[in-house]
Amino acid sequence: MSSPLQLNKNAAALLKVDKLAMRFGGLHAVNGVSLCVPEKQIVSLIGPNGAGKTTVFNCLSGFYRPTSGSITLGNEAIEHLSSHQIARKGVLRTFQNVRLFKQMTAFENLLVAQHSQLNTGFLSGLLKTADYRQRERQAMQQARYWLKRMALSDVGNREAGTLAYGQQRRLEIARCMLAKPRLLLLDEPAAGLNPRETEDLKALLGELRDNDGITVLLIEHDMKLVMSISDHIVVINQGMPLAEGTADEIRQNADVIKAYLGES
Ligand SMILES: Nc1ncnc2c1ncn2[C@@H]1O[C@H](COP(=O)(O)OP(=O)(O)OP(=O)(O)O)[C@@H](O)[C@H]1O
Repeated sequence: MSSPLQLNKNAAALLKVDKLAMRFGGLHAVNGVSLCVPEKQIVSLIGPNGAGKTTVFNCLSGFYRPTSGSITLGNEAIEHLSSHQIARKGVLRTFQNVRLFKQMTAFENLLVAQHSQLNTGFLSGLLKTADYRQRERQAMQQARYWLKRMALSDVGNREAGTLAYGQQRRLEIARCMLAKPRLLLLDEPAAGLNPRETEDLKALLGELRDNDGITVLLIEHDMKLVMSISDHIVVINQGMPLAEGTADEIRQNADVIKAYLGES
């Protein structure tokens, strides 16, 4: 299939990606991918190895400037913005390989995540003004709250690098949550998790959507997780759109089955 998929014009989209393309020299890593992420939903982006999923994320989060196409957050075009500017607009991401401050405790990682909110100026920090102390208290409260929500209270004082992999993944998501995301981009959050940890992750994602109203775009190879948690699934292959629909539609799609079988 070569033509880009049509956007669902009826959905109240938080994120709209239209005909996105990213070329590296002669390689079309992404070529005409369109997708739409409605508010408070979980949309999954799947595809065989090398399909272009992470490249799409790198474009969405400003790590790459797309060769062409548009990315709209709310009503605002963001495809030309830097990664810092996009993060400030509330698009937060995790990476395939966990990126934490491994020598710091879990709690300290969550304090560092609030650094920009704490940063009230050199002098107020030095003099520990009432305002600074109040912000510091709030930051500690928030860190404790998210440790609890992520079932990490017991390991809050342990160095992040010594935590079980599933705990590190949850800590990374907590760090994003502290920045009050409008959109969470999760790149293979179940990679390296055991079945029990994957079940916990599934429950957590459902909770973030249903109780916290968080909007998620998920890249994931664990099909059981994708099929059970996604409101909508977009499939790409060799940089191009292949299919989109509900889990049932994707499960039965002949093009998708062929693309995945071709991989094994
Ligand atoms: N910075 C880069 N320079 C050159 N080629 C790149 C670059 N980043 C990605 N590619 C190529 O683009 C294609 C898509 O890669 P990408 O990592 O986006 O795929 P993916 O779907 O995320 O794969 P996986 O599921 O294996 O993580 C691959 O052929 C990859 O080698």
